Amino acid sequence: MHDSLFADASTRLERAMKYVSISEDALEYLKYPKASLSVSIPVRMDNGSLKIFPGYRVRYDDTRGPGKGGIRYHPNVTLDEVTSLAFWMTFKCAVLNLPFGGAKGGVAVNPKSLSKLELERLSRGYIDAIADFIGPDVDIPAPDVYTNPTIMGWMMDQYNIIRRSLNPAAITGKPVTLGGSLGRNTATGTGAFFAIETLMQKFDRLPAETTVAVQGFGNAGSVVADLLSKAGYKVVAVSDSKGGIYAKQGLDIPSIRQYKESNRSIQAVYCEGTVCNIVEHVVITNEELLALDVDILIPAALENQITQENVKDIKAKYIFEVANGPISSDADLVLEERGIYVIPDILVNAGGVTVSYFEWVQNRNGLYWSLNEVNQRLKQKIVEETERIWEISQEFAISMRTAAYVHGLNRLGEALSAKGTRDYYNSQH
Ligand SMILES: NC(=O)C1=CN([C@@H]2O[C@H](COP(=O)(O)OP(=O)(O)OC[C@H]3O[C@@H](n4cnc5c(N)ncnc54)[C@H](OP(=O)(O)O)[C@@H]3O)[C@@H](O)[C@H]2O)C=CC1
Ligand SMILES: O=C(O)CCC(=O)C(=O)O
Repeated sequence: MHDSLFADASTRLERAMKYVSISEDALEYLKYPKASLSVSIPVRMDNGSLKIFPGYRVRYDDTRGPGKGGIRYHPNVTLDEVTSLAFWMTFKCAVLNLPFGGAKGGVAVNPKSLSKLELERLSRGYIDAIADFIGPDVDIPAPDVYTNPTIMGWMMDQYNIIRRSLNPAAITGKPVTLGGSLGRNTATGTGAFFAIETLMQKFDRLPAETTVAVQGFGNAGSVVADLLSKAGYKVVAVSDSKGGIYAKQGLDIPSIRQYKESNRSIQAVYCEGTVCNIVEHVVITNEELLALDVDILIPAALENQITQENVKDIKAKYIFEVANGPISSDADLVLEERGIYVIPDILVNAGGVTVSYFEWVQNRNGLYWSLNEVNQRLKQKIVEETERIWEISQEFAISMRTAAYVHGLNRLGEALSAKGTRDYYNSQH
């Protein structure tokens, strides 16, 4: 693994290069982020003191359209991490053929330590600091780890106050009442479910005979766990930041979601109405969850969970990356050698940005879609691109990750070439 997450992420590009014929110039452009903004956000705390939080927004590439990507609130956020996340967004949007480039933002903060009012002041302060860097035709933020529709609502409101106009398409993942799309809040897990279903059919795997472990039980992880268990898969383990639970017979995911909602922690429960009883289970650590002997492992939390350190312990047959960057590039090679299928983040978790695109389209048209229409369109896109990446991986005998980068690189290369020769910084694009 490289010292820098971005250097590690970039190696995936290098592995895909030999399977594409795009210009040297295009490749050179794609090695660097187009623009990076670092800000200091002053926040008046409830006790009257002033705290300054470091924040970032990186626009990696906008050749195919405005930058697009979420905003993360986490104590470990750095410019290097945000750059990597913006790089992945660039390829994700190309893989899904969305008319967007890649961007990402973040604030180094532990949001769990803030009151609701402090959180609102921080969110508005972040938009004050980056307002000139974003916009519905330039760069469009959305939720990521520890941000949510409420925070997106505050951010959009702050953007509107600054611009003195209503700009619903400036931020996606908003509350539905403020112009958010139906289905955005469940889109990441739902898209992952469609990708899993598409590939499990190819591997002739029946849900009832397929065990699953999910690391991370937030917006992405809890939804995919729920959909898999409803489809008959046996979800035997889940975890959050405090650790995990395992039950050989399978867990009742809707009950665990209900419990997590009211208690902010996971517990192996079975609920009838509001009464929840603890069922037989084993308490495990996140490390133990990753090493479980399951068919499908779903990392749905943070980066670098599977590295050279623990890759030898992995026993799953298929890993679906719902988190961004959960596997380091050297661990990737070991998994490939061991015949473990890794289905990459830039495909598996693309449901979120796909429905963000639908939200942006609806905001611009002023015509809103039913949940059914959103999910139908999402399914069509995820299935189509999963099939295409599968074909590329078969054609060149390469991993699904390299195939996804080949697919994205071809689209990005085509767009960069179509724009013609340019060696200047165009601040409008
Ligand atoms: N939200 C979205 O639309 C998208 C998200 N993603 C990616 O999915 C991943 C999860 O994001 P999302 O679900 O939105 O985030 P959330 O904030 O909704 O949930 C994060 C979950 O991860 C858990 N977690 C945090 N740290 C750890 C840790 N060290 N070990 C195990 N679990 C941990 C949290 O635990 P706790 O509840 O205890 O805090 C929580 O359950 C990220 O990689 C994100 O970039 C990708 C595409 C879109
Ligand atoms: O919905 C979006 O625009 C971006 C979601 C995101 O941050 C991601 O896909 O990692």
